[in-house]
Amino acid sequence: MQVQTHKEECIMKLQAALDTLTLEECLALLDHTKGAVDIAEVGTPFIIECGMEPVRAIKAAHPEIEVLADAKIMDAGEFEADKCFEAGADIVTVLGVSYDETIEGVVRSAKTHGGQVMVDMIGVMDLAARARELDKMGVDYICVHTAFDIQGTGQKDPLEDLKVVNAVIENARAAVAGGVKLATVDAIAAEKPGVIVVGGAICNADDPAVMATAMKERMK
Ligand SMILES: O=C([C@H](O)CO)[C@H](O)[C@H](O)COP(=O)(O)O
Repeated sequence: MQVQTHKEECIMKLQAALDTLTLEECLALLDHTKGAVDIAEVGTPFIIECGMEPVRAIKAAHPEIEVLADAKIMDAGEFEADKCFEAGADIVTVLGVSYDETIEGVVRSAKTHGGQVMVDMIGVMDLAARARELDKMGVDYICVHTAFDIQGTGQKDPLEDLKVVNAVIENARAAVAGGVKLATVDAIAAEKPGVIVVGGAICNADDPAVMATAMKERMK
């Protein structure tokens, strides 16, 4: 039986990054985008404002959708990841710039709770070298991420970063985040990442459900 390598796997998931909406707006958006959004990200700004309550509420309202807690863990990896998984998160993020011990702790927590780990490569200088290291540590996704604060400055290109990481990983699947728009999603999807993260393009759209559905169509 021919086993698909991660690069051949064609299943791509749409992750809606919920950063600035209220919980009520998030729940309404997820009701209206049924079938399009595979992963609901409780974004870092949301967690800073509301803690794990959005994780609990979204998981309770939509058990069929994976919930990602974008905790961007930088230290106390096992302890902080435990809090996210105990609240119902299916996936937790840890920063690729953190110590290996922190990432190993998040991986231990994920194994304990039956969850998954997404490493956020925001700020990582040598993407290829760090991705090779992380790929051996049992993480599930390695996410290239153009930081919100540098989007539009031309300093980073999500597509180019995705190609760099996809070229060196064999175990984890690539993910991509940071300013993904309908105009750029086709080229990104052609690289077959496991997850495409879209925040503002969906949440700030005139009709988020229409945008999410359009994005998902481009990933099939
Ligand atoms: O993780 C994010 C950022 O660091 C703010 O917390 C965003 O969720 C991520 O960048 C996706 O949002 P968009 O860039 O608006 O698509």
